[in-house]
Amino acid sequence: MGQTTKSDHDFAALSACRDNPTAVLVLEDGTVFPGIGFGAATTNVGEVCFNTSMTGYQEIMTDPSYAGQLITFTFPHIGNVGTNSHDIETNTPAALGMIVRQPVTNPASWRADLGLDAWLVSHNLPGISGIDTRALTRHIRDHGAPRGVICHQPDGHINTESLVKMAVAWPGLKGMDLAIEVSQKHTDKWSDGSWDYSKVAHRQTTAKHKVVAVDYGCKQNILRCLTDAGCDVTVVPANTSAADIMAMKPDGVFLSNGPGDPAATSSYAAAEIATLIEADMPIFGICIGHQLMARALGATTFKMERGHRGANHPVKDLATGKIEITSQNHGFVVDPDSLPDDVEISHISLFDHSIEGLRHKSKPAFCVQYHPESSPGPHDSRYLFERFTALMNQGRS
Ligand SMILES: NC(=O)CC[C@H](N)C(=O)O
Repeated sequence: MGQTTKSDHDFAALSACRDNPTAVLVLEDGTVFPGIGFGAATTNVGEVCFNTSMTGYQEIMTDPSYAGQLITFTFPHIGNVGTNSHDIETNTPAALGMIVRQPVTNPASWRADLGLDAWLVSHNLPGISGIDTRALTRHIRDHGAPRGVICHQPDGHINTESLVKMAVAWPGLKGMDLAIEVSQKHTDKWSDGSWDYSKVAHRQTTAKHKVVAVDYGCKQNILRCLTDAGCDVTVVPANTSAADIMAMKPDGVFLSNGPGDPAATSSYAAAEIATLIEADMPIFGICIGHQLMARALGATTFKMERGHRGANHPVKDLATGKIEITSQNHGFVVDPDSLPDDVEISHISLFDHSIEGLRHKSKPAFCVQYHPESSPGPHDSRYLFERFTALMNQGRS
């Protein structure tokens, strides 16, 4: 008899779960994935997407842009380093649940405060393991991101038919304004720089630029990067008017990332952004901030057949010819055929040649579809924060 290895135990657990699942993932087309439940014993419905990052599951789960979504992790070992209070992008996760291959083990990291299982319980979020995430990812790649349900029921009493009905009844992300839901409701100062682990404290910088950050669902690491770049940051709600922003006399305005359909959010945001651009305000937008800036300038956006979610997406800077490896999370994109003459494409995706960055030809405004603040990385695109401060310096000269 050979020795029993950990993976033998995993396979035993996986085949047991096929007979007695304690959780299921159900898709709108009736596909059922039985698995092992972890996290909170609850049921959530949303869009099932996948992320190919090998690290950063806590940052991904707390990125507000995942509101309305159940996230499949294609990397098989998720949860190994547990969770902590530093690697978060917002205090309350907006994602609705996680789908993973291997059962989550106890954390092995000096930085862990809590295991992933307990952390999900503390946020009332369900998880399902034992899923063939390759098959699920191929399904999403071939058919688009479906509506689905994770149901974690420890006693195993699961009615898949009613779960399929629940998935079908969910309206889907198209047309949904979720930014207004995750945005902070009050104006607040932000003053933390990025983490300095030699001191386990935030880095200190002297602020030179007064920046108003419009919160459509902002990741905290963007605010830390702006602070590191010498910005004195005030965060305002998604529906703040251009007049109120200009009354604060900022040197520049930052348009944050955020969840949902940019077409829905632009119903109130686009006119305000257009006013700021017209007033020659230096502007930097990321992700939904990029999509909203494009819409403010007259372009349109549409839902992609395959969203971009991962930490290894190659992007080309068309001005320099340099390639950046980027972190991404978006399901909508700016339509290149809709761009007005005064806007040029600055960056493109080398995966599908979609628009990854735009620049106004005569106004101090630029934006990127990807995430230059990306945490845990890669850090190739951090130069964009300096590009923003340079733009604000020019405004002063
Ligand atoms: N990260 C983001 O800001 C995402 C933008 C938008 N919700 C999309 O999916 O395309």
